[in-house]
Parts: sequence; C-alpha cells; structure tokens
Amino acid sequence: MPSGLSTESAQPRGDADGAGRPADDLLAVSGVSVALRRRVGEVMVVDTANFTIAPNGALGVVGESGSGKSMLSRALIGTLPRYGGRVTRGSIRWQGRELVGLPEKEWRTIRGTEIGYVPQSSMASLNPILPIGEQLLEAVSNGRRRADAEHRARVLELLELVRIPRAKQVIGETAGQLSGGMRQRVVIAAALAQRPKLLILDEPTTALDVTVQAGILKLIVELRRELGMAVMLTSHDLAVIETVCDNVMTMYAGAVIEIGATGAVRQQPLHPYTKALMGSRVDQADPAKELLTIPGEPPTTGNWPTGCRFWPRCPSAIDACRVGEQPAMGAYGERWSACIRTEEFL
Ligand SMILES: Nc1ncnc2c1ncn2[C@@H]1O[C@H](COP(=O)(O)OP(=O)(O)OP(=O)(O)O)[C@@H](O)[C@H]1O
Repeated sequence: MPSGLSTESAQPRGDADGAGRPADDLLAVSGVSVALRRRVGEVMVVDTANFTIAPNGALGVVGESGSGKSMLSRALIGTLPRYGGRVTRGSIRWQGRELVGLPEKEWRTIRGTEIGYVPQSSMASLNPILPIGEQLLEAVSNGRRRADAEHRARVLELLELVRIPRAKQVIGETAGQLSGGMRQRVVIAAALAQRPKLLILDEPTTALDVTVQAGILKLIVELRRELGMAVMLTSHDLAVIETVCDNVMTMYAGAVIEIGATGAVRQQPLHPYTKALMGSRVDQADPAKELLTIPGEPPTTGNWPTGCRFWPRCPSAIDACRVGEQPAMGAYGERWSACIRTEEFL
C-alpha cells in the first residue's frame, strides 16, 4: 500500500488557486455516493466522491462516457430525483450549508440562483419558436414577478456579457436563426442570469466544431475572471479542461481516481487511467491524426470488478490490484491518486 494519506484524514482539494495555495471552500463534497433506481433495485453510479471547489476556483471533471460525471453534477444542483436518483451517503456543503436532504423548495433558492447549470445538450433545450429575449426574460425574472424594464435591460446586458454580436436584434430572433455557437452563448447567458457564484457546465462544447469550441472555452475563461465566479466543467477531453481549469479530477466507473493541478497532471499523470486518457485525447492541431484509444470497455454500472475498477484495462496491473475494494485516494504532496502503485511510478 502507498504511504499517502487516506481520504479519511484529509480532503483532496480541487481548488488550489493555480499557485497551489488552498483557499476557503465554496463547495465541499465529502464521501458522496449516488444511486439510481433500476428495475433490479438501486445501482450505485457515483462512489464516495471527495473534492472541494474554492471561490473563483475552476475544476475540470474528465472521464469516459458513463463514468458518473453528469450524475455527480446533478447531485450538486439537486436534480437527481428527476432521474430516479438520490445521494445515498455523504455531505455536500455549499458555503458551509448542508445540501444533502434539502427539500425541493429550498433547492429552488440555490439552483440557478447560487449555482448555475448548463446541462449537456442544452442548446437543443432552447424553445425553437420563442424569441431569445423572452426565454432570457424567464431566466432573469426567475418566475418571481412580472418582467419589468429592469429585467429587459438585464437581458440585453446578459447577451452582451456572452459577446453576442447584434445583441439588440438577437433579442427578437429565435434559436433556429442562430448558429450552434450563438445558441450555446444564449444558454450560458441564461445560466448566469441570477449571478451564480458557481457555474457548472456539463460537456459545453461537445456538439460544436473545433473553432466554435475554442470561442466558447475562451468565453468561459473570461467570464470566470470578470465575474469572479467558480467553474466546474465536465468533458471527455482533457484538452478542453486544460483550457479552462486550474485543477482536474478524473472519474472512472463512478469513482474519483485522481485530482491535481491541471498542468502537473498533464505533465505527469499519477493514475494509469488518466495517463491512458491523455494518450487517447483528440489532437486539436491535427484532428485527422489517428487516436490512441484505451483498449477494452469501461465496466457497466453494477458490474464493477473486484479491486481497482480499471485493472482489466490497465497495462500496469499486478495481482494486488485485482483483489479487495476500489483503492481509496492517497495524497502525494498536492496531488491525489487512487492507484496503489503510485509511489512506484513516482
Ligand atoms: N437518464 C438516465 N437514466 C438512467 N440511467 C442513467 C441516466 N443517465 C445516466 N445514467 C446512468 O448513470 C451512469 C452514470 O452516467 P453519467 O451520465 O453520469 O456519466 P457521464 O460520465 O456523465 O457520461 P457522459 O459523458 O456520456 O454524459 C451510467 O451508468 C448511465 O448509464
């Protein structure tokens, strides 16, 4: 076993400020597990996640499809019941306030208002026939009272904030008249309507081509700086996360398996899965270049192997990796890894 600290004695931090200095937590997630109701009973999709986000911090969450990124995000905004899910254990503290077990009425005062959310495929969720201005007005007035002149001014301000050219005209246009990139900017504007302190973006650039994607990522970087807000961004692609986030957290089969400063992880990933993920990332400079893919498939939910969940695909697996439980995260300086061989690799 490595001599790293266990997650019981210390908390992996996803929040160092880029210079490695930890700050007070905006969000602190401790031992959070999420289960979904299925016909066979409850199935765990997120297993004992521990991480924090500081005010103005930016945490990227990377992992293959099905690793639990979206379900974790949904736990943070209290929408799991819509998917037949719930937090089965652990604590989510938002500015010191416990969110686990919060009644829906109280979630409504946090979701959208304090924590903004841009869901996956959100561009498609825009109403195709309702003018953009009307849709943003709904987000601005938050259903509380009739939209007034102040709200209308805020709609324009939001469109300008997300750098939409011809903002005044766009107010009267429909989503169908806008390009994919402009639609995504509108969705981000809606998520910012109540000035949240944390913006969670789930795969915000997946459906966009490379140039448009770069523009959206640049916007997120600038908004974070201008508004002094924190960001949590999920992606399959470490290159996307690298553009926006100081820190990165890798998930595999429901488990958080590595956390560290993005630059350090990029230079020397501690977990073989993060390393493999980097090898298979899309080469933005040469998209036609053949991708290195990770052999095999991730285990399906509910069919996780004993021991480390990555061992069937891991080039470094030894007998000890195949037995017992999924290894807990251990600390290695400012970094965290759930691989029992991390010390040997260092
Ligand atoms: N709407 C849903 N209903 C039932 N099960 C779901 C739903 N969405 C996700 N799941 C299951 O929850 C598990 C975690 O999925 P999740 O969507 O959180 O992964 P992800 O890492 O976000 O993947 P992707 O990048 O494809 O969105 C998977 O086993 C998936 O099959």
